Amino acid sequence: MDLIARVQHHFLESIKVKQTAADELAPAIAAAAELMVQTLIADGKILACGNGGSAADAQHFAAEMVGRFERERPGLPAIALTTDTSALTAIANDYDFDLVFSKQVHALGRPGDILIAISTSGNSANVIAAIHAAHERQMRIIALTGKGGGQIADLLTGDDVHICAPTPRTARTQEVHITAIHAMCDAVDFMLLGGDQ
Ligand SMILES: O=C(CO)[C@@H](O)[C@H](O)[C@H](O)[C@H](O)COP(=O)(O)O
Ligand SMILES: [Zn+2]
Repeated sequence: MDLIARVQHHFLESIKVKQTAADELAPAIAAAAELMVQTLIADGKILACGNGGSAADAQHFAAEMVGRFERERPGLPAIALTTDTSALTAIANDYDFDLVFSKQVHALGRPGDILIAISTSGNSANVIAAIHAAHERQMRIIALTGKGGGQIADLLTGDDVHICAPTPRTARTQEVHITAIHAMCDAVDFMLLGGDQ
């Protein structure tokens, strides 16, 4: 495959995976947005975490909630647990890297809040610990995973929402995740603000 064909292959593969995701994941994504609105109306907030590209997704999501997505509206309460380098380094240095998110969930999470847990493998120990902490805090989980959901799939309860990208490939999973995140932001605005925009 030459370089041009290689590039084109990425787009074509992404389109195929996203088509399957549109067919399979729309109900879970809509359910996640409904859960968010329910939480926000009850004065709850949304925490988000993940590693690497998924840390970027957690921050991207929080920015769209606190700032705005595509429409003007008051900011909505969401916090990415990946951004406070003092907390992250202190927890990793003094305790364990596996606890960088869970300690923040214990400190910031309240019953009825949501944790968005993002892991393409479904197996990152710090994301798994955050899910345990959130359940202990009586929070609901929206899990964004891939590869069948890994260990995270087995931790979720019937009150949680699982959005599992239908692909074994990390890059394609991340591409489904960011589309799901944008679709959730759009659905939240649609439910809060109404209209067809
Ligand atoms: O973006 C990528 C790969 O596309 C990487 O930075 C990736 O996010 C990192 O390897 C993560 O540590 C993977 O963790 P996870 O998604 O399996 O939980
Ligand atoms: Zn990536």
